[in-house]
Amino acid sequence: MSNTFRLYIKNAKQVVLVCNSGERYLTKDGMQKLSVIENGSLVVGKDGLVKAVGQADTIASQFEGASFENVIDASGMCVIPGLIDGHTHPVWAGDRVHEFALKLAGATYMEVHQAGEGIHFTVEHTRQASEDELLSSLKQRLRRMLRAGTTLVECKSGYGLELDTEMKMLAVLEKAKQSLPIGISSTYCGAHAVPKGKTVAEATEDILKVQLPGLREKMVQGELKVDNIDVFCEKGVFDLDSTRAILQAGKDMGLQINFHGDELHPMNSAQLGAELGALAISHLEEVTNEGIAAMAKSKTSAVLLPTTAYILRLPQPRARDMLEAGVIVALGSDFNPNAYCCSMPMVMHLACVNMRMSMNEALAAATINAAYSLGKSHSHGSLEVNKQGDLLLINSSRWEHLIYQFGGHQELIKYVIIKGNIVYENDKTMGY
Ligand SMILES: N=CN[C@@H](CCC(=O)O)C(=O)O
Ligand SMILES: [Zn+2]
Repeated sequence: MSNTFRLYIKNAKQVVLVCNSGERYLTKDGMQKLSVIENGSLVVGKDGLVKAVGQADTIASQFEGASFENVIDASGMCVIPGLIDGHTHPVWAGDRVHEFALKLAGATYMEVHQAGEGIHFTVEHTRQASEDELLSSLKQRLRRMLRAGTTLVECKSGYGLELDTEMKMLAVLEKAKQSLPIGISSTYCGAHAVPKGKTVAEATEDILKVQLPGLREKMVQGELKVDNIDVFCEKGVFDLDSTRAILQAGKDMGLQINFHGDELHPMNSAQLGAELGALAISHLEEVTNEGIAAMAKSKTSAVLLPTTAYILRLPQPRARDMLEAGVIVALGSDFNPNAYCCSMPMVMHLACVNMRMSMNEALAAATINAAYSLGKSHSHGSLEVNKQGDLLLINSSRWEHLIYQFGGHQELIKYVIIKGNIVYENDKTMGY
């Protein structure tokens, strides 16, 4: 075996593994007691995988005589797994700052949507935008996420609502995968809204008969690699029956079910997701007790989005009830033109303050459980041997500062590392 490794991080004040026994997700007490090594070190191999993590002196003797392409002295700093953002809509043209003003003045999300604005506004601009324009703004947004510590992100289509634009958005995501180090889980979300001029039945038919077959073709040819299928299951958008038909068709194509449910009205989306074997349901502000029980039983994760409730002044998702029932709770930024937030540290802070999660629960939700929601917790979401070497160095003596210092991530995150490569180094030199 070669004695050369890609990265040696030594003498960190804390190394937060999150979990250390190959858990695929954490629930209940498991989210409260995270695995943390005080005075730890970690080694990543040339294949980008974690080779060892443990007490600093143990690792030092284990790797005596080995050579490393890069060594970081992490004295006084903390190491945590790269953050995983379980829900974003980052491919679009046409921001909605004007609409933010309307909502601040009292307009609701659905009033704006039903007036033909909201998602429809973004759809018009996204249809007109070229692939290059979309790729350029997407890359800026992904770089911003990366600087905020996100190393794997779920990214949706859904501002086309017809075959060509949906495929254009997914193609743009494919190009971003080739040119940026951040990990991307792609989601087809052609059922994000009912396009103007169509009924729900017509839109569903178009998805089932035109868009999904078109997508399948591109996947078979290797042009697109799509992981998940999504529907906005909501009163006035896609009802339960149309949602079921679309999700089932996606599942039949091999896509993981990961959809928007029970956001503004109780729709029994949670029960539907549990019945269909969904991997994840997002939002859930209006989930019922029956829905929570069904998700706990089916191991369908709840991707909670604190920015949505905050910006739209909605009731908070019932995180505590879900946690107590044993639901696998994950977090996402919901980055989109309505909720312009790229920062998982801020999302974790909001989850703690507004949804009453503890800091340990929030970190588990933004790492191992978010990885589970994307079907990637075998390779991502904790610092364990043979998992991908995705991690952050936090310039503080306890990792919790990343949540505590609201907005402080811009200074606290010293390095972002993916597969053992430094992909961002924070240079705080100001020259005065
Ligand atoms: N609720 C539906 N979809 C997005 C909002 C998308 C938009 O308004 O452009 C969400 O998750 O918050
Ligand atoms: Zn969304």
